Amino acid sequence: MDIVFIEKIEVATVIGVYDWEKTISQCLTLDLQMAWDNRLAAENDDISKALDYAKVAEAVEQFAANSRFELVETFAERLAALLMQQFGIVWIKLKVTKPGAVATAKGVGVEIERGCR
Ligand SMILES: Nc1nc2c(c(=O)[nH]1)N=C([C@H](O)[C@@H](O)CO)CN2
Repeated sequence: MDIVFIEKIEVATVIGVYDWEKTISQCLTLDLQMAWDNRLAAENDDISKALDYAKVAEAVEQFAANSRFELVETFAERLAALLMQQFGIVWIKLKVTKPGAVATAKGVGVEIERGCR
């Protein structure tokens, strides 16, 4: 299977376990790898056969804007499930980074892999 990827997309969302985090919007950085057979799209030079990364990015931004979770784990799990269902993705690897959450680290977060390649 081939991969369609989106690197370091920055989204705003309400996320965090502490009370002060529930009243503000914070930035998350996401890296996505999605399995897709690119041959049909390439053969016909046809976007309708491709996994349109612009449409995926739009869905990611919309999901983040409308979600409110405590854990990055929950954010990752729900987003992965949504994208797999909405776009017919059979395998996804998703890294969610919360920059600045730990003062001494550049970023912290989770990486999950769901489905089969
Ligand atoms: N495994 C996790 N640990 C922590 C999370 C999380 O989402 N997953 N969240 C926090 C706080 O919200 C923190 O990011 C605030 O700075 C702490 N640990």
